[in-house]
Amino acid sequence: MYESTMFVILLILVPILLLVYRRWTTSNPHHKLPPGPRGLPIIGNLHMLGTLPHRAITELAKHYGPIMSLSLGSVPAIVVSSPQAAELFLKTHDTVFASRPKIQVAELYSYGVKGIAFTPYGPYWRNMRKFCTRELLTTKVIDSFAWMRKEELGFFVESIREAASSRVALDVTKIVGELIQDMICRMLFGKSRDVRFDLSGILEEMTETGGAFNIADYFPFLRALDLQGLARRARRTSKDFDEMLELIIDEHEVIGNLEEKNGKEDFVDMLLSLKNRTTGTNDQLGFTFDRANVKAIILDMIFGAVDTSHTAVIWVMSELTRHPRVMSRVQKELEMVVGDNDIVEEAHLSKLDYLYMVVKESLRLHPVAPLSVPHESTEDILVNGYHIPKKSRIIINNWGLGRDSNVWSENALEFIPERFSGSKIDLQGQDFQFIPFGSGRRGCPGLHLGLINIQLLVAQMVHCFDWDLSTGTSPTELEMDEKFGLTMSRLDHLVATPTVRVREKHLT
Ligand code: HEM
Repeated sequence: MYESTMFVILLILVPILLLVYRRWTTSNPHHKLPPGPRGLPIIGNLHMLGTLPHRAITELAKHYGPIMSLSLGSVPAIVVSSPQAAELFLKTHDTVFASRPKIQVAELYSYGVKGIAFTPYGPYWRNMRKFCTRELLTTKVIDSFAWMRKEELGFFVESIREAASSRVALDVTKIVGELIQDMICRMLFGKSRDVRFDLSGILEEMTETGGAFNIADYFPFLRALDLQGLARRARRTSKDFDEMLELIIDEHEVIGNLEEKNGKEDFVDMLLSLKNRTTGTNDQLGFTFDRANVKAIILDMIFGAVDTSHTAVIWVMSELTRHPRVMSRVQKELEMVVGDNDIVEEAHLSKLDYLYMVVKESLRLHPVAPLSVPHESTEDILVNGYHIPKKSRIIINNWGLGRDSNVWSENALEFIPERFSGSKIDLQGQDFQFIPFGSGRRGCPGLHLGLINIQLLVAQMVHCFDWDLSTGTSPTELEMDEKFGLTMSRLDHLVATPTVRVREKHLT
């Protein structure tokens, strides 16, 4: 009884206090918030976002400008939608905007934010990130797994060849997802598929609960109630994931003591060799690297790598299927660089200039993270004359940036890879009109691996095979509807029938 009375009082009080605060901040000339649409009591602008928030937000930004404020429940949010504004938030004032908001489900999955992706800005995050970028995700380490990716790709091509010989339509979304998961698991654990665990099921549940709209993240005072049961589901899935990791780590500890791995260490081996080593010699706050850190980093790597690379490959394949002219140019380039009868090697990738333009064009129109990963401001700050309050959620509108006709010209919505020909615009985070991997302190540390995954898989798939849509569907009729979530994937799976292009003996 007492609890429900308190709940009603809170429900009335919180919006009133928020309203008073907002009035005060907007009436004080030193506290002028960026413009934004008027919201409803309690929910603010949440009702305006719909099922495809990136599209709704981009429409609103056209009206309210490149720095727009929204109220998402009780959370103040700032949407950034122009290259100039993105530079202000991600470069000029990067330190103030480099934190992450509290996200209930992410906290549950990441061992209480012990990894990097959802950890607030500070010495702990800096140490962990430095450790990941210097010890795990370096070009040297990633390239040392090229032999493994080649092997997995060989199995993949072989299985497609079998389907091609009987003209069977393939669920491209499904088989590419399995391949990427196998590649990442081999890099992390030394094994592609382990029948003892349902890793696909675990990742699916993590993506679903992590990508769901969670009331608790917008009305933190409702957290404990777990109205949608998302926290309960996340706890269960987190337990399954933890049991799997515990077993894998135990096995690595035993095997690690028994035999030398001959330079074929996986990420768990590398992480275990660092366990109990105190890091942070340059920072005042060092910490002991323990088992929970190992598990939290593994989670970041799986979560950061699998769904992102998968989603990106499927968008590129969809665009190529829809644009036979572009597909044919990519295949011609592959014939010239790789030869008409060979497997694509990672060494070929730097010579495939047109393929790189295709990948960029696809990421421009279909950024894997259309609203990036939210940042949070750590102090009150004035940006471009606007007051940005401490603890605002910063939303970088990657989707809107990629489709802005002021930046990309009138044909911004068309798929034309040639727009990157002779252009200096790259995706490394220096060109703020195009930041599919983010930029600045929080920019993606897995960019090198992500790009290899996308380029290698697409190159191999279109070099060895032609891909036809089911009978009766012309390329231009392929649906390109989106599904919003942690990553923005196609709504429908891509289904296509492969036909062999290169001679069989070279495919095995
Ligand atoms: C197509 C591939 C990928 C894309 C498009 C992508 C994109 C992104 C984006 C947009 C962010 C957020 C940047 C920000 O907050 O400003 C991010 C962060 C991150 N990514 Fe990636 N990513 C990809 C692949 C990978 C891979 C392969 C890994 C690891 C093996 C990875 C690990 C991470 C981590 C750990 C973070 C969090 C960084 C932090 O908070 O400090 N990503 N990624």
